[in-house]
Amino acid sequence: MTQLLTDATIQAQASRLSGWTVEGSKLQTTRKFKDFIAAIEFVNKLVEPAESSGHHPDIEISYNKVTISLTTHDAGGLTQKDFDVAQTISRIS
Ligand SMILES: C[C@H](O)[C@H](O)[C@H]1CNC2=NC(N)=NC(=O)C2=N1
Repeated sequence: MTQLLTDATIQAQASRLSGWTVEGSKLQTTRKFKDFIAAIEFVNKLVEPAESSGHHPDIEISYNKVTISLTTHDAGGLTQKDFDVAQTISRIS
């Protein structure tokens, strides 16, 4: 199982990730698009990296806004996997 990160490591890694915040045991970001279709197109682009990394974001869609939460369910909190997937998602437009 992937190891939980310490609070200090979480803060250090979060400070290097633009647009993401730590909310309890989750890493979270919200992206806004021009409409629902654009939001869905973005969500579709998350499928391949999630599957290939074996790590899956929680996704909430509200019309043109997509909120992505990352946590490692198996470990019960934030691990390096969450930050790695967040970096990958940050590069997707
Ligand atoms: C067996 C499988 O790899 C695991 O259950 C994976 C699947 N995707 C996952 N995704 C997330 N976000 N957290 C997990 O703990 C997790 N576990």
